[in-house]
Amino acid sequence: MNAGNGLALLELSEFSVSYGAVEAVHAVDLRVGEGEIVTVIGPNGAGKSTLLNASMGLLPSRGVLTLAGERIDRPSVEAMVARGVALVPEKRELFGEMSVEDNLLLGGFARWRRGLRDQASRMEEVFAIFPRLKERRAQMAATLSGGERQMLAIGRALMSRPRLLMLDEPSLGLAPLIVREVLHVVASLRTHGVSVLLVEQNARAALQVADRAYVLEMGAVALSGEAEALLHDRRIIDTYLGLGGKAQAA
Ligand SMILES: Nc1ncnc2c1ncn2[C@@H]1O[C@H](COP(=O)(O)OP(=O)(O)OP(=O)(O)O)[C@@H](O)[C@H]1O
Repeated sequence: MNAGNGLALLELSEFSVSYGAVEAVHAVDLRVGEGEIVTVIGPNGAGKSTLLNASMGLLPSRGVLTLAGERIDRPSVEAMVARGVALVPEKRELFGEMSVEDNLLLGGFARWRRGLRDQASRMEEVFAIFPRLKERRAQMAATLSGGERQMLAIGRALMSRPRLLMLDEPSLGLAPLIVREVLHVVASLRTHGVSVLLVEQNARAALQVADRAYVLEMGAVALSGEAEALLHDRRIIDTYLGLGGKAQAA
């Protein structure tokens, strides 16, 4: 397990996000180390998506965001993409009437504009990570299964060769076996030099693949630590992992 003691890739300090007068994320301190899989779990409305979207520069934030030691003032999507960060949003946002291959090519477009014209070889690397996508390369995205669509959404984000991948609820709407398959691949991304910040309501599945975890409740970090330790923490078991666990029903 990677304890994340190495170089911090992403570091949030006193990071807060508001919608008008309502503060949805409150003074969060969080770090993702090089090669780490870090998950943020918590109940509905805890602020997980808000935290992720603001970290990607999609929402204005307060506090300090540092990427590989560089402080980013007023994080913007352009600044984050340029520094190798990619986000897979909760809604996946694929182009249903386009093939798997064309969806992937669109994911590499930003790199292509920067003159990095190695799309074909990158696509082969993505196919090596998700062989199922290679089999279906000519199929329309709309006709893929839920799990395959999630793989395509992740594959598309990987086309830009990110060093940090942010994922918003990749398990949403997927059967348990498929969730395990998708998250297993997510965990393997560290061997491809990709660190992961994973937002999940499926606490058990997320804790099983992550190195470390943060529990977000009402916009603030209620608990954090090694994922393995949290899996055995009485508070986590009672609230998130028990049969009647609040977040487990989702
Ligand atoms: N565009 C918005 N305008 C105003 N309030 C918002 C907006 N988006 C989210 N919120 C509020 O911010 C809080 C955090 O929402 P967020 O979606 O980040 O939570 P979450 O932990 O991701 O929940 P879920 O797991 O249900 O997606 C909630 O109270 C939500 O109602």
